[in-house]
Amino acid sequence: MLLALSDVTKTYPGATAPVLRGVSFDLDRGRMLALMGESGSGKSTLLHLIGGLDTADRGRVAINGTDLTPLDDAGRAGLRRGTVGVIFQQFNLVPSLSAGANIAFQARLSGRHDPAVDRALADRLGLADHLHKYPEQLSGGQQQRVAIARTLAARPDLVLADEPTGNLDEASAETVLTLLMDLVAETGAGLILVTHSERLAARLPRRLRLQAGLLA
Ligand SMILES: Nc1ncnc2c1ncn2[C@@H]1O[C@H](COP(=O)(O)OP(=O)(O)OP(=O)(O)O)[C@@H](O)[C@H]1O
Repeated sequence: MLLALSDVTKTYPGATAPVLRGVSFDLDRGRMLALMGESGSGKSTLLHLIGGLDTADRGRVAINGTDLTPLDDAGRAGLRRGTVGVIFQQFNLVPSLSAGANIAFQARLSGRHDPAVDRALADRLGLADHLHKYPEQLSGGQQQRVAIARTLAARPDLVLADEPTGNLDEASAETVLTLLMDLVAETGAGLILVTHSERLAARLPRRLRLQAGLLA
């Protein structure tokens, strides 16, 4: 099993009520799901726990059979580097690096850099003519395609995408989601896509909805 969550509970320090009250679900390799829920329902919190950026108070978050919960920061970072890739709504590109260097960045960090993989991704994402440009010289859709290439170039087992098309117009959002889903499917990774859009969520084979700290 690529990802297994059981009874995951999270209360932020100082908060009166838990954000997550016992969330359980599994995701196999090569499977995709949309994670939905109202603003503040805990979607980003859940992605942070899965990505090892924060820890659950109770329950189990296992990636490829390894429970993240008892690991220290360094242990979680090590596991994340090799297995989980995150794509954010704000793209989070490094402004001082060209598009090409941004694409190579994470793969280099995880010791998996392969220029042939970068080139193939740049071609598929329509970025081949833009690799010398800096993020500020790219459109929003192009920046998000660089962010997708950067994540996939590191060949993660699991891709977490937090509103990856939230900053794009409707047509660009459709195009970018199609490319993301096609490329993830080709690598055989799993995908969790957080979205507020019913229309985009309907394109994924499975949908989960967070409500009052539980999956509805
Ligand atoms: N670091 C934090 N410290 C304290 N409270 C937090 C923290 N991060 C999130 N929260 C609170 O936890 C709740 C869930 O936030 P979260 O960002 O997970 O929701 P979300 O479903 O992703 O929302 P949105 O759709 O608006 O992005 C909110 O009430 C938020 O204020």
